Amino acid sequence: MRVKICGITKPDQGRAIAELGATSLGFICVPVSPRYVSADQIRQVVEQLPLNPQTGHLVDRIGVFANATLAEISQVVAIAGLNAVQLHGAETPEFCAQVRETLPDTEVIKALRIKTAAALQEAAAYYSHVHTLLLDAYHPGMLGGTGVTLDWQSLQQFAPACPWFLAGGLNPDNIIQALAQLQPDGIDLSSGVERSPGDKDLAQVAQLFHQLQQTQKIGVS
Ligand SMILES: O=C(O)c1ccccc1N[C@@H]1O[C@H](COP(=O)(O)O)[C@@H](O)[C@H]1O
Repeated sequence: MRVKICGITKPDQGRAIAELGATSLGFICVPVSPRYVSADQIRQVVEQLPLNPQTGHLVDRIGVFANATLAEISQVVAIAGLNAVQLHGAETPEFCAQVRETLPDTEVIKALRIKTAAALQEAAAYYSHVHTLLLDAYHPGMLGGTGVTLDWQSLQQFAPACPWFLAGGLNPDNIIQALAQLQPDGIDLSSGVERSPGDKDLAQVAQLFHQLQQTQKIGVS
């Protein structure tokens, strides 16, 4: 299972979180967010990342955008050294397809903010235009990083035709409960493992991986 820790702003924390076992680091490229980082700041984090000793590769570097233009996204991907983009605004399937065509080496992840169970119907329109979906909780005043959880039970029938991440209010204390109900391809945590926006709590990240190991031991995958 992929484990994405989002809202990285500091090179030493990015490196430590990769070493703890994260498969993906997320960088908020949304200027109104308190976790916003510029392309140059992301580059500085990426330059400090270790290669995975098993694969010889870096962890995934995911830029989170909301309603950015194709030109803005392309520029940040190139400067920052990203290999994935997460589109967290009102991007249409057609826009996602354009991003995929323009950036063929970049994973395109569409985030859907789920207000009601009916909002899940939206997902199907994206299947053939993105590599991956991500489900986040809806908040009327914030785009993301809200700490609000989804109603996991209502997602039990969600079986998209592409891989998906579960996001929204996940933390070391509730991750086992979430994974007992759902089998996403990845999980995504931000505010649940931080001291303040953009300042990650390495002890909580370590606790998350400890919990995930317990989950494997008790057979909840
Ligand atoms: O974190 C932000 O500030 C943010 C801003 C704009 C769009 C998305 C943002 N974060 C995303 O929110 C989810 C989950 O956050 P949390 O675990 O509930 O705090 C995650 O996908 C982030 O990429």
